[in-house]
Amino acid sequence: MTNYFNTLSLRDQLTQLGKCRFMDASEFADGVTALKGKKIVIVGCGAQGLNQGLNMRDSGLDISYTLREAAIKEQRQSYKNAKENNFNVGTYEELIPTADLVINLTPDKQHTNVVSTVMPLMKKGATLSYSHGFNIVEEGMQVREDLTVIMVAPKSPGSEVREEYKRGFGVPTLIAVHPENDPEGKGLEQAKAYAAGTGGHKAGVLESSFVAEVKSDLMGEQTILCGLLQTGSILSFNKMLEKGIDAGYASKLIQYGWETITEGLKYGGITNMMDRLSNPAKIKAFDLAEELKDIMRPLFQKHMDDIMSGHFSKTMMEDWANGDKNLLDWRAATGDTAFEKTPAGAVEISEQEFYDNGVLMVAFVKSGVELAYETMTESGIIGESAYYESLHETPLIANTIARKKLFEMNRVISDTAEYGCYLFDHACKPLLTDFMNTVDTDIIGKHFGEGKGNGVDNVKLIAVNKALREHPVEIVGARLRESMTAMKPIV
Ligand SMILES: NC(=O)C1=CN([C@@H]2O[C@H](COP(=O)(O)OP(=O)(O)OC[C@H]3O[C@@H](n4cnc5c(N)ncnc54)[C@H](OP(=O)(O)O)[C@@H]3O)[C@@H](O)[C@H]2O)C=CC1
Ligand SMILES: CC[C@](O)(C(C)=O)C(=O)O
Ligand SMILES: [Mg+2]
Ligand SMILES: [Mg+2]
Repeated sequence: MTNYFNTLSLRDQLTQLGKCRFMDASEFADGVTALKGKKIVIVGCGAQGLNQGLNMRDSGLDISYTLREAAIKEQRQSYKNAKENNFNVGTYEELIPTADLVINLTPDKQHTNVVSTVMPLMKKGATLSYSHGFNIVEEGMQVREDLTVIMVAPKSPGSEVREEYKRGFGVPTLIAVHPENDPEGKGLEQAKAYAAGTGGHKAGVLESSFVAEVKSDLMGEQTILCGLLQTGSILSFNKMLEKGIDAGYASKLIQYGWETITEGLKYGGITNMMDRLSNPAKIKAFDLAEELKDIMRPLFQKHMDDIMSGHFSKTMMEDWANGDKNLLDWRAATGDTAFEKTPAGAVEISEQEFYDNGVLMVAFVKSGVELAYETMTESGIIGESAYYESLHETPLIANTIARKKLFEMNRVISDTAEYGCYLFDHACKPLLTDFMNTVDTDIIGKHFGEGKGNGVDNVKLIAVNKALREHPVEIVGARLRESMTAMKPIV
């Protein structure tokens, strides 16, 4: 198998990368109708499998799970996930031949093996779906000609796919039909119904391509979504300990701080998150973010270049072949950090204090969201997709850190995202050494400018406010948030 993206002509590469149409709410007027009464079988019952299945069942669809035999026999966690939620569970042989739609929600690493095993059992004219296009785009999986191949990719961890649905909202979702596999022309209607079943249509759906989803998803998860939140957590915590801040306080500020400050981001973009700071703190955060952007821009660009060229997927697949050595070493090293090992203290931290005492964290978020957005759009990814993949998803990842720190984030995200997160983190921390040497507790751990008054230079403040509001991520975001009328506060 060869990298599908690399087999395309430059013209086709650009066309598929640029495929992105924001779908109007009226296009979902038929809800789940195209899948109503159809037999839907999900392969795997992990982070996405369980939560998508719960949403789709609640939306009136017929969902069963198929698991590999050993998982059923040994009653592994995936079996318990399905059974405890009263789903029908069966072997591939029992369920795949009955399915109109087979949804592959196993880890990307297993896709070639899983798809090669289930494909011969699928009935003629059935549909195969993915929630991430790695197998099709990076591995070049060839699917039987009579089968329709679609993608419904929630831009969110599985846990939040469920939580947002229960709140009456959803998570932004990219849908696509593989151009090589749409023999009956039914792929788009089915993908729309599937996205409606998960609640994605309430947050925003983009009609996209497998290629655009893969290249943007890998970039988002490696940089702002997971990589930079990990780097920012570890460096900020270590700095506070070095400067004598109480360890329990420092642990709590970081663990819950990302969730709190990015709630402001989700509601009103970077502008609102920054507006939550005092004027002097806003100017400080702006300057810090500019400095961080200058330092990290080459690293963001390297990640994007390696994703586009296929170098990233090639090296990750080498790690798969090497028994996941890098992934497992990096996972152990993360578990060993002082931040992970220090429990959050009992001290109360008010919502506003997370902003006032976390100016550095605000700067990390601003720099990471803007850099991810800029790097993606410079590379041909459309603004709406880059917005979902950077700004909107950051709070959804931050929710997982609030639960059980980096362990929980890395457990809930895909293995692919976890690998990319560590890859970025290990390159980013050394890059930030000189910058972190300049950091003191005024920007992390203590109230910025406490007792110094609120005075600022008018000209500087006007320039900062203008730059914030005019960044392209803010302009696209303001438009996309207009349709997010069902969004509910969580902090
Ligand atoms: N994690 C997330 O939040 C997101 C994931 N995605 C995508 O969704 C897909 C699923 O990822 P994710 O939910 O993280 O996966 P998980 O690792 O959470 O789920 C794994 C499931 O697959 C089963 N499985 C593992 N290996 C095999 C195998 N060889 N054969 C059959 N079944 C197997 C497991 O069952 P058992 O081992 O018990 O047999 C388990 O039920 C991926 O394509 C990912 O990129 C997209 C968006 C976000
Ligand atoms: C951010 C990581 C992700 O792409 C996701 C939750 O959207 C994943 O692969 O887990
Ligand atoms: Mg993703
Ligand atoms: Mg991903």
